[in-house]
Amino acid sequence: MQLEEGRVIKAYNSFFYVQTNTDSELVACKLRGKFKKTRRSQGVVPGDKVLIGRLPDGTGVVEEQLPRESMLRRPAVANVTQVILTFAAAQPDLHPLLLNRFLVLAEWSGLKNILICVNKADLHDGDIAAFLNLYEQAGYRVLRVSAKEKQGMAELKEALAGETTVFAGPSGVGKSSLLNAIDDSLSLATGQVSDKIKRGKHTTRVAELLPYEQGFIVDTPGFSAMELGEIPLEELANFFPEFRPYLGKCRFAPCSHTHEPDCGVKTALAAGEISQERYEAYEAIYKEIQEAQQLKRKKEYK
Ligand SMILES: Nc1nc2c(ncn2[C@@H]2O[C@H](COP(=O)(O)OP(=O)(O)OP(=O)(O)O)[C@@H](O)[C@H]2O)c(=O)[nH]1
Ligand SMILES: [Zn+2]
Repeated sequence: MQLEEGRVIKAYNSFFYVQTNTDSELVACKLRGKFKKTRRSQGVVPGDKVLIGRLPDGTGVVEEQLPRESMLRRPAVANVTQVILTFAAAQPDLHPLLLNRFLVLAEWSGLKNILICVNKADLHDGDIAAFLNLYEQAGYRVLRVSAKEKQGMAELKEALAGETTVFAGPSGVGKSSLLNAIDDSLSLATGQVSDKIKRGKHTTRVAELLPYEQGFIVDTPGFSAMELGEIPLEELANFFPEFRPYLGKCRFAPCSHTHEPDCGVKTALAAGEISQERYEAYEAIYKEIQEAQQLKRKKEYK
């Protein structure tokens, strides 16, 4: 049987809906038994690239799962290439530590592109410019947009093309409004999903990929701040990209870059090559992870 490559767009009632290059319609597929979800494997999830075979009735069978480039776990979605960390210039105010936590989670997830998008530019701007410059200096691309006034939308749309994107960020910053402003057809799908989530605790959250400009937008937030405690402490500094050039320059190895003498990161901080704000965020997140892990160990000991 000739196999065709496709992308799993959504999973529903034990069917996997696959988009192929040749069909305009999604192909409803069943799985071969070897792909079923077990304690050890996530099974096949939305975003997976697969090879399918066709049955005479027009449905399909997933025969092969292709290697994953990335994996977000809650909810499970494979091969996300980009996260747009969405915050508001005001209402709610930009919360620097929260932004840094999201940046660390995104770096840890191994996503190729990490962008910061500051929405509600119509409400505020002047005094956050200096703050955002710090993040641009750290290597992040920052988009300033307003869903309400449709400012900055061309740049945002251009960033989405060809990528598989999740929009992550705190509640109320305007993620749904931005999707509406990008394309009316996206608004419907997001609305449906948030209804589903609100309906009750028994509905599990499943992701769906919404096709957009040769790429996809994932309709769920991607990751939650709850996962921070799972990050290995000794890897944290790697998730601050502007620290990386200095990580081999500490006298002690391993070095936590908090209290050790002759630390490359602290030397760069003193020289102004690393910003005070970002270093303080590192210290705060370091402590947070340490405490979360101590708490977990205590629970396991009991
Ligand atoms: N002034 C202004 N208000 C906006 C803008 N974008 C969204 N809002 C408002 O901000 C509020 C929250 O917007 P949502 O799109 O629901 O935010 P969300 O991030 O999807 O929120 P959750 O569903 O809680 O995650 C709404 O009252 C919007 O009208 C904007 O660019 N400017
Ligand atoms: Zn160090």
